[in-house]
Amino acid sequence: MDHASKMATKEGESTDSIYPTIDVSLLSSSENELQKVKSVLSSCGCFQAVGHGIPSEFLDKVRGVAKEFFALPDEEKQKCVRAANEVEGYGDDLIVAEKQVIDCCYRLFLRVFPVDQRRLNLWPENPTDFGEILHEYATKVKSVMDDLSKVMARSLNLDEDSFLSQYGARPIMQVRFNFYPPSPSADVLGVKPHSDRSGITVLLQDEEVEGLQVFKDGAWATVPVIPQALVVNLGDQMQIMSNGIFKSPVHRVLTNPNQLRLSVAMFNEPEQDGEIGPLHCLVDEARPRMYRTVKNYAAFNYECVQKGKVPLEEVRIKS
Ligand SMILES: O=C(O)CCC(=O)C(=O)O
Ligand SMILES: [Fe+2]
Repeated sequence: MDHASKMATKEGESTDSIYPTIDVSLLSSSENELQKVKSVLSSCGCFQAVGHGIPSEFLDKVRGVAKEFFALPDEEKQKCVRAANEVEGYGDDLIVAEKQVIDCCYRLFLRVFPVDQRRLNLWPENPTDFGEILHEYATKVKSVMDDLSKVMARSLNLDEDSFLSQYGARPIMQVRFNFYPPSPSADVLGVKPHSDRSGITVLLQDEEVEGLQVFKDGAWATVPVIPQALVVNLGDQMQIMSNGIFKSPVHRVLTNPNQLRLSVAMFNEPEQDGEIGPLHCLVDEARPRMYRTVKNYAAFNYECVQKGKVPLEEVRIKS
C-alpha cells in the first residue's frame, strides 16, 4: 500500500474554535481562576496558558532553533536519525502496528531529564546552541508543569504534592519537535487522533500556522494560534492518577496545503518503572476506583498501540 493511501482523512471536521485561555500567574491568588482550571481540566482537559513567565522572545528562540534544524540538508539531519525500532532521534512516523495510518510529520524525539539519561549522540550539534536552548526551555517548562500539578491537587483540596509524589525522585521529561511539511493531499493528517501518554503535555505551537484540533463536545475544535501562549493538554497518566476526574483529551493535527507547521511538545512522566494509579483519597463509594495500578505506563502504552488497543481502556476497571 502506498504512503498516501494509508493516511487518515479529516472526517468529522468542525469549524468550532472555542478554546479556553487561563492566566496561570493568577492561580495562586484567585479562587475563581483555580475553579476555572478545575472545571476546564475535568471537562475538556486542555487550555492555553498565558502568564506562564517564559518570555516571548525565548519562545521564538526555541521555534527558531527547531526550524533551523529541520531546514538542514537531509544528510545533516540523518546524524540524529533514530534506529529502526526506537522512538528516540529524528525520523518520520514510526510503524508500530500492521495497517498503521501514516502521519505526515517528521519528528525529533529526545529525553531531556534526568540529565544522565540523555542520548547526546542523537542531539543536534547544528544549530550550535540547540542543546543549550533545549535545556533551558525544558527547565522552564518543568517548572510550569510542576506548578500546574500542585494547582490541580489544590483545586481538589488535596495536599499540593499529591500528584507529584507519584512521579518519583527521577521524573522523566521528553521533547518532540514536530515538523509538518505542506500536505500532498487535502485529506492527509499531520497526526492521527490520539491522547498523550504523558502526565502533562505542554505544547508550543507554530506562531502563525494552525493545525491542532481537540475533540470536544462531539466535534473537532481548532486550537487558535496565540504566539505567546503554551497549550496545556493533560495526558493519560493524569487521568488515571485523578481517578478519571481530569481528562486526557483526544487530539489530532491537520496539515496545510501551502505552509509548513512546527510544534514543540514537552511531556512529563513518572520515573522509569514507576507505578501509577488513582490517588487513594480520590477513590470512595461515590467515585469507585476507575483504573488499576500500572507499572511503567510508557511500555504498557507502546504495547497497546502495537496491538491496536486504546491504553486508557485497557487499564479501566470494567464493572
Ligand atoms: O503539533 C501539534 O500541535 C500536536 C502534536 C501532538 O499531538 C504530539 O506531539 O503529541
Ligand atoms: Fe499529542
